[in-house]
Amino acid sequence: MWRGLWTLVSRAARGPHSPRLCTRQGSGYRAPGSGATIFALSSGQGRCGIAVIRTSGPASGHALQSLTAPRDLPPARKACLRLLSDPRSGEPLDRALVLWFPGPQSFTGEDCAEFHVHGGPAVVSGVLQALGSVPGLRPAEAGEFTRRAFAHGKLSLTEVEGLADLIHAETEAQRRQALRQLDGELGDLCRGWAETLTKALAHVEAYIDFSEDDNLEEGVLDQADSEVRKLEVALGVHLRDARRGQRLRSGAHVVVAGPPNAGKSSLVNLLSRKPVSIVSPEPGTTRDVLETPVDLAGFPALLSDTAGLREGVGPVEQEGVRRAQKRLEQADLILAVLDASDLASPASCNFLDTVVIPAGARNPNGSRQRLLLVLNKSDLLPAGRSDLHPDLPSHLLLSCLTGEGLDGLLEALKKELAALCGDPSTGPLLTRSRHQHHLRGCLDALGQYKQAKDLALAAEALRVARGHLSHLTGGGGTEEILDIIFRDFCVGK
Ligand SMILES: Nc1nc2c(ncn2[C@@H]2O[C@H](COP(=O)(O)OP(=O)(O)OP(=O)(O)O)[C@@H](O)[C@H]2O)c(=O)[nH]1
Ligand SMILES: [K+]
Ligand SMILES: [Mg+2]
Repeated sequence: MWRGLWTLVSRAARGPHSPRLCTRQGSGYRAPGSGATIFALSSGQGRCGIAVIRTSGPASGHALQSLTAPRDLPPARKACLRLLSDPRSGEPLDRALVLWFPGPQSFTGEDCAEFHVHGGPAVVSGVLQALGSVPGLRPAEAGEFTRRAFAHGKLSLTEVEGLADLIHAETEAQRRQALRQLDGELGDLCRGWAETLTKALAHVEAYIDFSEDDNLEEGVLDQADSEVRKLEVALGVHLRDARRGQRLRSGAHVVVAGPPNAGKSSLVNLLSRKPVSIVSPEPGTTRDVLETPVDLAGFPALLSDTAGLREGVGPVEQEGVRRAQKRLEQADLILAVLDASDLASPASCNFLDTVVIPAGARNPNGSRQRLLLVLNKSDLLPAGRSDLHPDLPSHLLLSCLTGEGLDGLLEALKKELAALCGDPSTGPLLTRSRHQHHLRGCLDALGQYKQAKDLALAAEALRVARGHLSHLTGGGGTEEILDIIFRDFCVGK
């Protein structure tokens, strides 16, 4: 390899046009009000065994000493038992474990203190009031600890998002995905891609600067082209997957549909383990679309109960049917329910013909509508005759009444949802539309690189592409994005 090229690689990495890639050096962004020392209850509200109160900022050490006087500061990062008392009155508040984290080796990068107190409301409010009386301390805003961690380069933007998702994760799959993002996998991936672009840029710049020079190795530009082509493929794969990561974050849309009285509402109540919908023997009970968030076999889903599909009914039910059909069009997955003891009825046949069979056919872009066919009320079938329907599309037998077949249904749902949401244990997913936006921007810029007639324009396109990757991880992150992300956080985080 030509000797000067690696100097150029590093020059391109630092170059005047290159936005600094946010690694562990600090985001270059200063958290608002960052001079103050903040404090907050960081564990959950309410009565509990132990509550954790923490502070961050330059007066943390003074605050810790004020509450534990006359003792000195404990050794760094070692839990010590101390009597806490109110610095104004000297009144004892609690005997508690305290920890001292001098910056920069702390969560926020600043001096931090932690008080692990007994979780009674009076103890917690006593310690919070005592901290409030220490000069230079004020209560923290929502997300302020994390914001400071970001400002000091302790977390990248994608890691901050991972942390927000982890706090809000309600299902196992969401937790796994958030943890991976918090571990920095998405950020690492982007940084790897950015490095590839930096190298390609170095090749192009080398060509611009030294093409007259005999020393330049053959094929320098071809090398850049091939790097860009490989990157395009990788970005394309992730973008195609993008909807999955977002579904995992916000829940797949699962729509329960079928003819009247098939037991749709009974199934929704069974899956959500609460009485969401009214169940009655009267056909046409459900009219509006009823949505409920549920954890289906470890995946988050938004489950919709809909009106039974049939014709020739009054105007209110007709409106219900129209809404049901509209919801079906938006479904990520249809849970089609039929009454196993009533398969020959016109409503059942019509539903099979208009919803179930068409879903199995491929649409123009080659994909199918995902659908699980459930034959409910299997308890009404004659004993030992559960194989009555060889000519139906593949289906599962279920009884909402006895619960028989529920495990099989959950297993099938898990498979479908894993395909829809992606498996968070196989690789980092794009969890937000912001991620998608920057990857698309990067891909567009690579398209411009390929079309550029002039090498200076080609180099500029590579810089734009790299800028998008850098923005994704928070390099040059704008206030606006930060506000949106930190708004999701709770006080104390
Ligand atoms: N035997 C039996 N009855 C069931 C089962 N599931 C539901 N049912 C009964 O079937 C009737 C209709 O149930 P729903 O859940 O209201 O049916 P639906 O499909 O929501 O009905 P609409 O909202 O009117 O379209 C009720 O009387 C339920 O108790 C089952 O597995 N076995
Ligand atoms: K009903
Ligand atoms: Mg119903």
